[in-house]
Amino acid sequence: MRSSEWSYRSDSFWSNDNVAETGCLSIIVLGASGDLAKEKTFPALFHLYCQGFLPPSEVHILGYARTKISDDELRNRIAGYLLGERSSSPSEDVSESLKLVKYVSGSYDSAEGFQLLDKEIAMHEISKSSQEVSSRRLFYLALPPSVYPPVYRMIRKYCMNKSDLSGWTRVVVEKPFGKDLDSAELLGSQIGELFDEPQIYRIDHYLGKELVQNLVISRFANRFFLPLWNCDNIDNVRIVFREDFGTEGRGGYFDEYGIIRDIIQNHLLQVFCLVAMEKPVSLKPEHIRDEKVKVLQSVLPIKDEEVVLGQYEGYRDDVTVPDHSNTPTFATVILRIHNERWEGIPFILKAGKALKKGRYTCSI
Ligand SMILES: NC(=O)C1=CN([C@@H]2O[C@H](COP(=O)(O)OP(=O)(O)OC[C@H]3O[C@@H](n4cnc5c(N)ncnc54)[C@H](OP(=O)(O)O)[C@@H]3O)[C@@H](O)[C@H]2O)C=CC1
Ligand SMILES: O=C1O[C@H](COP(=O)(O)O)[C@@H](O)[C@H](O)[C@H]1O
Repeated sequence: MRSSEWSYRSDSFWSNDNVAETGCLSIIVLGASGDLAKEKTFPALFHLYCQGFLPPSEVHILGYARTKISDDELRNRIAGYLLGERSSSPSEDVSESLKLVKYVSGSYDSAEGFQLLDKEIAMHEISKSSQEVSSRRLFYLALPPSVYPPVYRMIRKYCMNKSDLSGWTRVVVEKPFGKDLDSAELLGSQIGELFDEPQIYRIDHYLGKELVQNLVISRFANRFFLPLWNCDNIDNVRIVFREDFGTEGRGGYFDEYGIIRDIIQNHLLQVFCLVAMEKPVSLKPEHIRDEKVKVLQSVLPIKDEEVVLGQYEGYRDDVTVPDHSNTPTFATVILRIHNERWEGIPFILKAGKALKKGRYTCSI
């Protein structure tokens, strides 16, 4: 492929073949009481609302979790975050968007909770039936992967879209997909038995970050970089994630997984792949995936002496963390790739919580 075909064209790079759909859209955030929902999912929905992608005549948003709170309590939590000191969201937009939000409390494995959820969704679908009728249901799992299996089953059994209406049911799952190969394969087969592949969306939100998206463009559309990107010109690559805050009540999820599964195995490894992979045949997702897989297959076994683990002081003071936890909150690991381009070059991946400075960098 000629390099001119790689030049950045927002239309061809980002566009998809989706035809605009209309009718009732229900977005259900499971784990709505949690950190991801508050800090990422609801703010993302708010920005979509502000850009006109979530018209109130068609859309409603339901939060679901075990915590017993009212609609207003959930709305206040979200508003508190959206109107916090780091935000410049206009308060009228926030209060208008929050009118779309309701909350249902229930457990992740009880028929009762999911029947109630289904009833609530159906009620909104009926109330919006003056619009073109359809039932589009998007379930977003802002939950630890340990609760995915019962949730898949409950959605499948009680909450699928109504087949007499046009539309669909889709499920969005967050990283990490399991704790190890066995649990990842098990999760994959469990969801695969209940939903078809086009219904399943797996997310790593680092792939949506500007820096990460620009990496592909810089590497393959920039003729200056193309001949330099190899072990003759690069001495080492450092991919670093630092957070200046700790688990802050997320110990329930974090302690079971640790920093390697929470950050390195997914976010940093994705960046690693984009830096190290060969040029894909095209920018189609499957072509990029194929090149990432080849790089991962060329990584040499990690040496013990090239790994450092640590836990920040005070981690165990978090009430959601077990008193004797040995879970790492910091890790550095050196990856080495056995191929012509990268022979001998260390890729240093480092991630830590509760460090002095918060920042995310990729230095080459
Ligand atoms: N936080 C973030 O910025 C990001 C998180 N993620 C991923 O999202 C998922 C959730 O993360 P996050 O929101 O931070 O985690 P939280 O610990 O905040 O968990 C989310 C919610 O899940 C429920 N929950 C927590 N632990 C358990 C448990 N052991 N069993 C059953 N329910 C539980 C709680 O709701 P309740 O008790 O009310 O039911 C909680 O509010 C993880 O897979 C994480 O990797 C991905 C990207 C970013
Ligand atoms: O996936 C996760 O990411 C966040 C950090 O995301 P960022 O976009 O704010 O950099 C991290 O705090 C969390 O532990 C992890 O699960």
